[in-house]
Amino acid sequence: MTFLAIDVGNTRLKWAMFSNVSPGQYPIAQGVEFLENIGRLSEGPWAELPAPTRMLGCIVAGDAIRRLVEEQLELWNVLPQWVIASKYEAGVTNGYDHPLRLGADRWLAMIGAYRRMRRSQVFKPLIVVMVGTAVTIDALDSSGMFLGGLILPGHGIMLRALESGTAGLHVPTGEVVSFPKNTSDALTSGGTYAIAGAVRRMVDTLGSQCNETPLCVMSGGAGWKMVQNMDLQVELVEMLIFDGLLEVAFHRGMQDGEDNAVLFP
Ligand SMILES: Nc1ncnc2c1ncn2[C@@H]1O[C@H](COP(=O)(O)OP(=O)(O)OP(=O)(O)O)[C@@H](O)[C@H]1O
Ligand SMILES: CC(C)(CO)[C@@H](O)C(=O)NCCC(=O)O
Ligand SMILES: [K+]
Repeated sequence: MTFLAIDVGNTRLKWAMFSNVSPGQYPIAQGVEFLENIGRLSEGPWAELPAPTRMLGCIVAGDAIRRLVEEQLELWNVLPQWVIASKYEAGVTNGYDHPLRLGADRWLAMIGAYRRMRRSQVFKPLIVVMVGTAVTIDALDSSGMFLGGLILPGHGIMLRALESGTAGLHVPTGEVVSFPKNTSDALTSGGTYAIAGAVRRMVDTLGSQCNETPLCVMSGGAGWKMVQNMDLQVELVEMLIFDGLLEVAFHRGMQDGEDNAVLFP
């Protein structure tokens, strides 16, 4: 079989083709497009690909974008299936007040991170940080119960908000330093440490709640930048949402050709 995983974020679409749905494997092909360029996928990067037998996606970008992606998927005879957060899936239990309202990207990142930890025989509380257009910091206990999480503006949104809300701030990207002595460095460092501080706070809170130091994993487009500026141990994971999509596909039995289109609310 071939399995196509798609992650449609607020800024970019990421896709990866796999030769089966076994968790932990590397893709045979992958790519990224800004949402403006989605309309070119079927004639561009997807034109050369082997046809996927199954597809599973994660989308937070809204219905109009979803329809655009589904139009591009008409290139193949494959059923578009999108994961939505539910009460329970693949070992993770959703503690949100309204489980269906949790962002699918957060849900899949948690499933990917939790199962990854369990597969390496580790049983610890877990903080999952996604650094994209928005930043999310989600907490799970060692049994896979999602206890709750934070949503923050991403670095780009923070800087744009400051630029549009003040008269005197129009500055290029600076460096992250402890004592910024120019506006650019002050803004870049402020945004980075706002995120880093929120992560530390959540790690401490979960640690006291569970009486055990949590594991902290980070992913998302700007994760590699954030990870260099953390004052605690953080594991950078390349594609947590794809890990989550593989896990869900595996647990739904999507490798066995039959149609498991049912979503479990
Ligand atoms: N030094 C930095 N540290 C943290 N974040 C940064 C930094 N510089 C830029 N960013 C921001 O991080 C975000 C990452 O965007 P990117 O599109 O790579 O992530 P993404 O995971 O694809 O997002 P999404 O999934 O929401 O589309 C952007 O908002 C970008 O402005
Ligand atoms: C928080 C974002 C924007 C992060 O991408 C996304 O997960 C989302 O739109 N979530 C829905 C709201 C929620 O998770 O509570
Ligand atoms: K994202």
